Parts: sequence; C-alpha cells; structure tokens
Amino acid sequence: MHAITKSGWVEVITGSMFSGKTEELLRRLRRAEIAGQSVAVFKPAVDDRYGEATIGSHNGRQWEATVVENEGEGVWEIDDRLNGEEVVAVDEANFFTRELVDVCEALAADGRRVVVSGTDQTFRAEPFEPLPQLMALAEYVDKLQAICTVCGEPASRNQRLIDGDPAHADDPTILVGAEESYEARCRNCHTLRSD
Ligand SMILES: Nc1ncnc2c1ncn2[C@@H]1O[C@H](COP(=O)(O)OP(=O)(O)O)[C@@H](O)[C@H]1O
Ligand SMILES: Cc1cn([C@H]2C[C@H](O)[C@@H](COP(=O)(O)O)O2)c(=O)[nH]c1=O
Ligand SMILES: [Zn+2]
Repeated sequence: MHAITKSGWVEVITGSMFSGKTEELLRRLRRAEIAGQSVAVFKPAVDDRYGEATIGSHNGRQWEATVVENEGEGVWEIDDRLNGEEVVAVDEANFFTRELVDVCEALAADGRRVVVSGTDQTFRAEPFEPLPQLMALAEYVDKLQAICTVCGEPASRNQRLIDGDPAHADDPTILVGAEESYEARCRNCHTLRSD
C-alpha cells in the first residue's frame, strides 16, 4: 500500500490471447514474493484449461490459484477468501461479470495491490467486459501484443477458429479454449466471417 494514504491500487495486464499476459502476471507475482509480500491468486471457475487450482501460461508456467465463482454476487468470494494478503491477482478477468470491478475497487481501497489479467477484445473485436471498465479505473494498464499467426506483425485481436475457418459472428461470446480454437491476429488479418 502507499505509505501516506494507506490506499492500494489496481494494475491491469491486457491484450490479445497469446500476448504474454499470464507470463507477465506470473513475473509480477514472483517479484512480489521475492520482496516478501504475501500473495493470493484467483481464477474463474469457468476456466479449467490448466487443472482445477492453477493458473497457467501458454508456455507451461503455473502458479497455485483459488477457483472462485465468476458471476454475480459470487464474485465477492474473492474478498471472502482473503487472509490479509497484500497482493491480490485475478487471471482470466474476461470471464467475470461486472461485479469484479466493484471487488477490485474495494480491495484497492482496503490497501491491496490488485493485479488483473484478461483479454480486452471478444473474437468479434468488440470490448470484452469487464476489461474496459477495469482499464478505466486502474492506476496502471499494460496492453501487450502477440504475433499475428498470418503475417507476423504485432497482433491485438483474437481470431476464433471453427473447423479451421473464420469465426461466425452469431456464436456465443464465451468459449473456453486455446490454440485449437483461437489465433492471435493483427487488425488486417482478423476476419469475422468466411463469406
Ligand atoms: N501467436 C503468438 N504470439 C506470441 N506468443 C505465442 C503465440 N502463440 C503461442 N505463443 C506462446 O504463448 C506465450 C504467452 O502465453 P501466455 O502468457 O499464456 O499468454 P496470454 O495469457 O496473453 O494468453 C508466449 O511466450 C509464446 O510461447
Ligand atoms: C476472444 C475470446 C476468448 N475467450 C476465452 C478463450 C480463453 O479461454 C480465454 C482467454 O485466454 P488467454 O489467457 O487470454 O489466452 O478467453 C472467449 O471465451 N471468448 C472470446 O471471444
Ligand atoms: Zn496479420
């Protein structure tokens, strides 16, 4: 927490899938532990890609996490599960409903350093709530880029693959997945429909 005001702050790590958000989150957590700070890490119940109680990057690094409800008032489980930790990390923030914004605000007001990671665009290249809200209220925002799988330029968009073809715009927004379902693409190479 800040020495004079005793308040905490919110850090957001965002960008496309495969841009290194989770790697960056894990780097910050390692450094917090080296500094002797206590850390609590949370992930949404909906994302079970890397096993029940870990967060993991696409290159295999992992950290223990507490799985919490990602919808409605259940998101306050993050607050309920804390035991005085100074650093609170939330991965896959794009799976949480807007209550995550209130939880992060409350934790920062309570003197915690809150580090939130999540992709900021849906496969339709629209803002992926609650990331835009979190980016607006955060003290620090880092937006990372992946490499476009088509042209090799920096990638800020998420291409959903369905049977290897470009995404269909009327599909549900939430679809848990990794390289079997998504690619990082630049603005030029991202498409919404195959027709
Ligand atoms: N198109 C890509 N661009 C950049 N990195 C990629 C790409 N595809 C796979 N990777 C791998 O993904 C890693 C980043 O994984 P991760 O931190 O889990 O990203 P994110 O959390 O943003 O999805 C990179 O270090 C690299 O090994
Ligand atoms: C674009 C987009 C993504 N998702 C899902 C797919 C993954 O499970 C996560 C993002 O994971 P990452 O750590 O950023 O690689 O979000 C989705 O459900 N809907 C989408 O439109
Ligand atoms: Zn491209």
